Amino acid sequence: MSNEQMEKQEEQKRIYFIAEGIQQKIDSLSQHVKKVSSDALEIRKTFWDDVRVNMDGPDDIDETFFSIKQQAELLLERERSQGQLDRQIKTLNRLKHSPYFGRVDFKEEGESNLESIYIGITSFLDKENENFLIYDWRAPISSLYYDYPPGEARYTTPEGIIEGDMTLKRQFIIRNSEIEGMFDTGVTIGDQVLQEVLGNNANTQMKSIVATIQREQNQIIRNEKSKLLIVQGVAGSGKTSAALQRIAYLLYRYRGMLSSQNIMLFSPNPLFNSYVATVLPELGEENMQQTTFQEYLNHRAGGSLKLEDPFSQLEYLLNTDESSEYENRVRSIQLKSNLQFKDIVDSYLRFLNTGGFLFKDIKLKNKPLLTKEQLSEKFYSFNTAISIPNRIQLLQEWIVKELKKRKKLEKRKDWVKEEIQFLEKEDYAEVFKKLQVEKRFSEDTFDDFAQEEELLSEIVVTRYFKPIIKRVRSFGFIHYLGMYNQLFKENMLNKLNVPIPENWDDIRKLSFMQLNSLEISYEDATPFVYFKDKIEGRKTHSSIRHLFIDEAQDYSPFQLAYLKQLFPNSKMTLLGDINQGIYMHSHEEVAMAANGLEEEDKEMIVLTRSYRSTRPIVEFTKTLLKDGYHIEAFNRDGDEPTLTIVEKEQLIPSIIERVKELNRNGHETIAIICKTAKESTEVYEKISGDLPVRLMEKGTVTFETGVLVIPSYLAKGIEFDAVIIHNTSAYGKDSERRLFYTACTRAMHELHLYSTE
Ligand SMILES: Nc1ncnc2c1ncn2[C@@H]1O[C@H](COP(=O)(O)OP(=O)(O)OP(=O)(O)O)[C@@H](O)[C@H]1O
Repeated sequence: MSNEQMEKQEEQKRIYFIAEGIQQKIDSLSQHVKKVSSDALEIRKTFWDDVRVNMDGPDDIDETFFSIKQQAELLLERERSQGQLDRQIKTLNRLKHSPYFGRVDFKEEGESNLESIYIGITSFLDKENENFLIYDWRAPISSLYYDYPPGEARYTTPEGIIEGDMTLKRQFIIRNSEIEGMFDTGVTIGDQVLQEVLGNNANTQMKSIVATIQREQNQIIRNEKSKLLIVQGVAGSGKTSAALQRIAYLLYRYRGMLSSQNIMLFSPNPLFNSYVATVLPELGEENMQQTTFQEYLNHRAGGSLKLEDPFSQLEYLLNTDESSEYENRVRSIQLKSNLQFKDIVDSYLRFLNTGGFLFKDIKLKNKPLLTKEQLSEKFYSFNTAISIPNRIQLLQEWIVKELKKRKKLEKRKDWVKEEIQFLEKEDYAEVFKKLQVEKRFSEDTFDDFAQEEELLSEIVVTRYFKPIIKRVRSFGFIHYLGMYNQLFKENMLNKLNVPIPENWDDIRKLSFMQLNSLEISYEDATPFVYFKDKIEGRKTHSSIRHLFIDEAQDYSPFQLAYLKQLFPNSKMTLLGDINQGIYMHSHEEVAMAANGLEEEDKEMIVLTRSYRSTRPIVEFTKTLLKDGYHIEAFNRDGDEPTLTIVEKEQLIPSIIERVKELNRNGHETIAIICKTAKESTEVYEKISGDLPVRLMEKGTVTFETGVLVIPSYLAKGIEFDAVIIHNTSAYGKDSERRLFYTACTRAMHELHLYSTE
C-alpha cells in the first residue's frame, strides 16, 4: 500500500470515529428536544390552570397580567430552546455526512507539538468536551487554512497574533462519511476542488462557499475594524457569497452580543431574496433581516402614496426614444440622485421653519372641522426654536384635543339624531346591556330614554371621529405632496438661496407634471420619503448593527446618505461592481457613491477574479468593457461563446433549437435574457407554445430549474447554467453596455448570443 493510500485509510478511520461521536450527540440532543417539547406542550395545555385570574380591583388586574406574562414567557423560552436544539441537530446531521473539508497541521512558535486542525461548518468536541475534533471555519485558527500556503503562517486571536509553521494543508471532499477526494494543496485553496464545485449545475438557491473561500474573500469575511467596508468586485467574484459568509462569521464572532435581528441586507429584487435565503440556515445560522430598497421606501412612504418602482423607471428609459422629454427625465434623475439635491431639500426644510408649510383641512362629512389655515396658524404660533418634528407633535396633540371637544358638540346635533335611527339592532342591544350592567335603569323612564340616547349618539359620533383621529395620528393632516410639489415652483430656489442646478427650469417643469400624476416617480421617491421623514422626525433603526448593501453601485449618493442616517449605529458593508451599474443614477465608482458617507474607518477591497463563468466566457465578457483588462478568469475550461446572426423570422426557431441542444447537454437552468420586460413578454408569447418556459417578472419571488425568459435587470445577482441573449442588437446605446455585460456574465457554462443585425 502506498503512503498516500495509508494516509487516506487513516483519515477515513478518523471520519468513521467522528461520525459515530456525532450520532451519539444527535441522539442525546434528540432526547433533550423531546423533553423540552413535551414541557412546552404541557405548559400550553395547563396555561390557564397556572394563571391566577382576578379582575376585581386594579391590583388584582395587575397581578393577573403579570401572571399571564410570566406563563407566556416560560412558554416562549421553551419554544425558543426547542428551535435552537432543532437547528443544532440539523447542523450536526450535515456534519455527520461531511464532518470537515480541510486540515492544516500547525506548529506554534515555541511549542513542541504539531497540532492537526480539522475544519468544518461547526465545531465538534470530544466526549470530555476538552479537545476540538473539528474546528468551526470561523474560529481564529481556521483562518490559517484560507490565508496561507504551507510554510510560515500566522493568525490573529483576540489576545494577539500567533505565529508558527504550517506543515500540511489538506482538502477533503466527503460525502456520506466517505472520502471522495483528498488533496494536499499549495498556495490557493485547491484548484481541483474549486474546479469541481464551479463545474456543477447552477442552483436555484445560492450555496455556501466555506470549503473554498479564497484569501481575498476571507479578508472581507473577517474584517472587523472598518465602519465602512467597500467591496468593488467584478462580476462573479463572490461579493454576495462573501457578504453572506461574513454575516455567518459576525454571528459566530459576536455570539451573545449580536443576533440575526441586528443584521440587515438590502438586496436588488425579491427574487434575489429567496435565491440567497438558504445559505445561512445551511451553515446553522438564522437568516438576517432582508429587504429591497423599494420595499423599504414603500414602508416609509405609508400606504396611501404610490411610488413608482425602479424597474418601471428602467423600462421607460430603455423603451423610449431620445426626445426632449426623455432628455429632461435623464437630467432630473441625475440631479435628484445627488447630494446637491439633498442640500436643496435641506434648505427647503429650513425655509419651512418660518413659512410655507401646507396642511389639509380636517373634515367631517365633507365640512371642515379644522381648516388648513387654522392648522397653519397654530403651527406657526409655536416657537420657531422648536424643531419641526416637535412642533408637529405639539400640533398633533392640539388637534386631537380640539377634535375631542368638537366630538362632544357634534353629539347634540340633529344629524346625529337622524343617524341613530339607522343604527343596527346589535348597537341597540349593546347600549341596553351597558345600561343594565351599569345598573342605571331606574323607575324613571324619562331618564332611561335620555341615557340611551346619549349612548347611541356616542356610538354615532365615535364612528365618524375614530378614523379622523387615526388619520391625524398618522400625520394625515400634513400636505406632504403639496409641499414637495411647491419646491418645484418658479423662483422657489431663489427664495432658498441655493445655487440653481443646470437645466433647472426643464427639470422643475417636468417634476411638476410628474407629481400631478397618480404615483411618485422613482427619482422623486427617495427625496420625497427623506423629506417626509424629516418632518415627522421618524425613528431610526438603532438596533441594526450591521448593514449590508448588495449591488451598491445601483444606489445613488442621495439614497446611500439617507440609509446612513436611518441606521446610525450600524457598520456598513457595500458590495458592488461599477460595470454592472444599470440605472441612470448609478455611479462611476462604488466608492464615489459612498463619498457622502464620511467615515473615518473606511476600507476598500477590490476583487478582480471571476469564479462564476468558464474562462472563455470571462475572456469574452471582459472585452465588452472599456477597462476590462484587469479581470482575471478562474481557470475552468468550456466552450467559446457563440454569436448567431439570423433573419428576423429565424430568430425564435433557432433559439428553440439551441435550448433543446442545451437540454440534451445536461444543462438544467437555461435563461433567455431579454433587454426589457416588454421584450421578455413578446419572446415568451412566441416560445411558450413550443417549449415549457417560465416568464420571470418583477413580482416573481422564486424560480425553479428549467427554461426561463427574464429581463436583463431582474437577472442581477443570480446565475444560470446557460444564457441565451435574445437580441444583442437591442443594446445599441452606450449607456446600455453595462446592462449587456450584466446579462452576459450570468452564464456559468455556456453563452449564446443572437442577433438579427
Ligand atoms: N471561493 C469560492 N468558492 C466556490 N465558489 C465560489 C467562490 N467564490 C465565488 N464562488 C461562486 O461564484 C459564483 C458567483 O458568486 P457571487 O454571486 O457571490 O458573485 P458576485 O460577485 O456577487 O457576482 P455578481 O456581481 O456578478 O452578481 C457563485 O456561484 C459562487 O458560489
